[in-house]
Amino acid sequence: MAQSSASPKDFRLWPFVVIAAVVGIAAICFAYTAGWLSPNRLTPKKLVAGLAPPGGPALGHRRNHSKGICFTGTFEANGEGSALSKAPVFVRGQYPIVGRFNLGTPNPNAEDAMVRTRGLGILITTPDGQEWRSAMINAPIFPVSNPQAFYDLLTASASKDPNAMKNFIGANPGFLTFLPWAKSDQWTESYAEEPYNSLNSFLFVDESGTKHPVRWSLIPAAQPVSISPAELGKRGPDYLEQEITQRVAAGPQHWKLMVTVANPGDPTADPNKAWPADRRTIDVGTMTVQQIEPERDGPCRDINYDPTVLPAGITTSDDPFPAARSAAYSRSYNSRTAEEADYPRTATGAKQ
Ligand code: HEM
Repeated sequence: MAQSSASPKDFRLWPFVVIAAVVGIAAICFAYTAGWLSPNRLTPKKLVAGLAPPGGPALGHRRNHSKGICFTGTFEANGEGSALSKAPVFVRGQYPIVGRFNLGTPNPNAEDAMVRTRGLGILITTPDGQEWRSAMINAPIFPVSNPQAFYDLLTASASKDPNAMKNFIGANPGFLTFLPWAKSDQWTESYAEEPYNSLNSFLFVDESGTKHPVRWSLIPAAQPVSISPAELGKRGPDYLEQEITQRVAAGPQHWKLMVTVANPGDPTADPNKAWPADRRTIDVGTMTVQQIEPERDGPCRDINYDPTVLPAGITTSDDPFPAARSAAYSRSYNSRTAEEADYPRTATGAKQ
């Protein structure tokens, strides 16, 4: 009769073999996540490092859109969004917002007139505790089509190679469609006069489970007054923060939240491609900015405006940016909140 060759001692070793295998697989997963197995892969670490200026990041501050100012206000839903999304934030009613006006620069001390891109972060909370976080910019399209191209743009802009930008544009011709806006000297004189665009595409999910690809924009009630960067520069390096503080103290400022629905075939995975202007656009409510607060001690300081924090009824789409942004924002958030000593709150925590 054939005998099993395994002795009882061998069976006692099995648990250790299994444990070693589990630990080994976990180590490989960690190494992969850290990018050690594929040095060319784009990681959050590389993306965030790519944003840093030559002298290194401004410790304690956001690694991009570092200059900013907090506000509180409301979103008043008119109920029209509920046809597209079951998110409670679209049910007619008023919901609190904690937001932040900002400039697209890694330098918290940048002069306003040096920064073309202005941004807005908002966190809207509904009574059931769900949150909708969004970080938008005033540009009509994003300069590039995917996160790797964004990293390549950062690398080319920082390069000493005189051909770096030319080579980048050769590989990313969509960048040229961004230039007319970037180079225009028709800026506005106020954060209150800017539109803020999601640029990334998301899916609204309605009560029946049907998904609607959308982008959204906040459209200002204030009439834009155009100003050249040279003229803006004469008003002082921090004019935008001073102006919005005075303007909101004199009266609340309003924006309409407009949701644009894609037609079949519209590019949802590429924020460098605008959708045709005739797409269905729905006014879903009004954002009101009621109070400006300084960032240092304000309520937006420790918020990560991660665009993947969404209520049930809104999900990410095939757009590759939100996932890449989420990972990069988390890295930036973890760094800056661990560096509080480099950007201390005022001793009393009093409003400045
Ligand atoms: C892969 C592409 C991108 C990367 C790596 C990136 C990186 C970052 C980082 C590191 C921050 C600071 C986060 C924090 O510490 O809280 C930030 C903030 C911000 N980003 Fe991006 N970003 C990307 C794409 C975008 C896009 C497509 C938009 C707009 C459509 C955008 C708009 C903003 C805004 C408005 C803020 C400031 C939010 C706040 O006030 O906290 N970013 N970004």
